[in-house]
Amino acid sequence: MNNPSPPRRAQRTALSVNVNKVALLRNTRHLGIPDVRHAARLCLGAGAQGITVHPRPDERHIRSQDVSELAALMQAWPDREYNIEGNPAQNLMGFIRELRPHQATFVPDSEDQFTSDHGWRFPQDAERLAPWIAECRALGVRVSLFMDPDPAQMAAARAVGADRVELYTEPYAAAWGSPRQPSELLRYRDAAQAARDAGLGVNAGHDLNRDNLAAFVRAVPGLLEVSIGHALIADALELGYGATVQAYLDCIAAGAAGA
Ligand SMILES: CC(=O)[C@@H](O)[C@H](O)COP(=O)(O)O
Ligand SMILES: NCC(=O)COP(=O)(O)O
Repeated sequence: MNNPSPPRRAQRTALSVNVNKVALLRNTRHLGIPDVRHAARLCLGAGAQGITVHPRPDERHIRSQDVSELAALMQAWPDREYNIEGNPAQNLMGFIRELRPHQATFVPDSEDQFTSDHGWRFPQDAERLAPWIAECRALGVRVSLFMDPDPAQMAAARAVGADRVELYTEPYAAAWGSPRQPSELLRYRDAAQAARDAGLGVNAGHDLNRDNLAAFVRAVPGLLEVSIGHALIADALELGYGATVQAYLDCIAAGAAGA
């Protein structure tokens, strides 16, 4: 009898910790604390698979120097990923050209946007995105497009050259625990399926937290990465980075086990 190969473990969703909010607190004094690099080191040491930053043009939190210093730090963690988010029409491409992170996440925010609140729209955004995506890929940088969970948009995201999409999860987070939660989850599951069918990898982020994360991972199989900042850093103020990162990894594992 042939010896069947062992079942392949489903790929675990990577946790990329967004350290924007560490920088936000640091920037309220001239003392350099809390230290963004130290925070990143603690998160990586606790098992996070990546670090994310979203350097906004006004430098309200992550500054140019942070982006470079974190890129240098990531060299010491070759099995982890660095993800830089932003709008390629603003400051993002300069960072990508200089630092060549593992992933660039394109987000269609305005210069003074309070926080990200929508994804790219096709066909209207295709023409201007295409050359930036091509440039990133020529530099060896994976491109993920921040997208609303609309299945009808996914083939166009692939056609413009993206490797992945990041599903904007604030609407799910807002519906969590309400009667709308099941229908919202279906929307994300369908969008993720459409993305995978189009040949895209699927990431997700925005307002994910310890309450809503496991249900999301369970409902959206094949999720490659979640980037989490605001809630995770708030939790770390109470629990410390190590226990917090472990708690989020446990949520991902619980969601994957129930998928
Ligand atoms: C694209 C995205 O969802 C995140 O980058 C999020 O917007 C974090 O940005 P802020 O920390 O500036 O709110
Ligand atoms: N891409 C989303 C991200 O990096 C973090 O978003 P949030 O958890 O701060 O809302």
